[in-house]
Amino acid sequence: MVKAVVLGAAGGIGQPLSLLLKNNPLVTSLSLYDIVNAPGVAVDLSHINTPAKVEGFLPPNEGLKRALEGAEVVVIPAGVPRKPGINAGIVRDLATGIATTAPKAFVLVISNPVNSTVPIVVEVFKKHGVFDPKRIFGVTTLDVVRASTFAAEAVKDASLAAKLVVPVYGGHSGVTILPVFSQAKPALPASFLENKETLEAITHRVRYGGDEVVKAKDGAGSATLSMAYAGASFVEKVLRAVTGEKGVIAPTFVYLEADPVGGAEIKKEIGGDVAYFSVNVELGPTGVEKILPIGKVTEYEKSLFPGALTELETNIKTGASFIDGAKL
Ligand SMILES: NC(=O)c1ccc[n+]([C@@H]2O[C@H](COP(=O)([O-])OP(=O)(O)OC[C@H]3O[C@@H](n4cnc5c(N)ncnc54)[C@H](O)[C@@H]3O)[C@@H](O)[C@H]2O)c1
Ligand SMILES: O=C(O)C[C@H](O)C(=O)O
Repeated sequence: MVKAVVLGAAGGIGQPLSLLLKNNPLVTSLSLYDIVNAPGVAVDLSHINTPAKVEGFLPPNEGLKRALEGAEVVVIPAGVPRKPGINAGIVRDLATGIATTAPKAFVLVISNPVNSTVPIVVEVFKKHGVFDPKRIFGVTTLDVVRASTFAAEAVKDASLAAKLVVPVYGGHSGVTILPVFSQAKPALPASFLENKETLEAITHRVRYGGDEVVKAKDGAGSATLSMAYAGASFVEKVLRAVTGEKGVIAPTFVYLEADPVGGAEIKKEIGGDVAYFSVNVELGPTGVEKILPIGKVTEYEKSLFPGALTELETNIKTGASFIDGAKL
């Protein structure tokens, strides 16, 4: 029995993500909120014969508040692709709504730039005195999906596509994205892992996968369907944890100051003092139960970490300072 809410549900990501959530048997109630078209999307989805009861809300008549009442999982794909300034304000306002109406919900942030929008949500929650670092997540699943897909392609093994998992650490933009092919499961062949040229090319492709889609769509938006797939697979893990399953592991961009769950260990491993990092976490009914260590990486992979840390620090500061002193 879980109420899930999608904020920005009528958008390019919001619609297919809502469809996938309507199809998820763990969701019993699905609220869709957007500044446009949410009731239409909700009525359309409500004709699908799965258990979730779907409702759509627009801003008038306290629509955001009504959408969020009783929410346990809130996903935010609201915003405008590649407009960080606009998204900052949108995410701040939606986070304010969650902090006041559903402060205990798991909050999953898709809106870009994730490296800055997650700190915005955290600062809003802090201002409202309801911050729990274990329940706020940046959605970086698409990077793992891309790294796994591209690696299966590169080793020309189609049978690997559905089962290969390549961990990706760091953040969700450019050089902050750190794919670690040496930790792939099942392991990739040595001929792939020892070829620096191939590794550099594929690392670049994962880091700039978003550009590949934007270019192919010729100005008509960024990744939506692959993002909805990635987002729904992360939500599925959260739902399993919320409904009591133990030992669910997921990659996500989280607050590291949340010790004793393992943030300090990550800082030691990465050799930097960033407040957030994308890592694998173990989820439980109350949120992050444990941040898992990164573990062994190759010299090449290690050489990418310092650049990521510098950029991440700036991105995080930009997000947090957007809220500093702001009246909410
Ligand atoms: N985390 C990731 O891996 C990832 C991947 C792809 C895209 N994104 C980001 O996701 C966001 C959405 O992308 P999209 O392609 O779906 O964009 P889109 O423009 O198609 O849809 C965004 C939706 O948000 C709605 N919206 C705008 N302001 C709102 C508000 N104040 N409250 C509620 N809804 C509001 C719009 O009406 C629209 O329906 C962008 O910021 C994009 O960069 C993130
Ligand atoms: O690149 C974008 O603008 C969208 C997203 O972050 C992506 O990785 O595809």
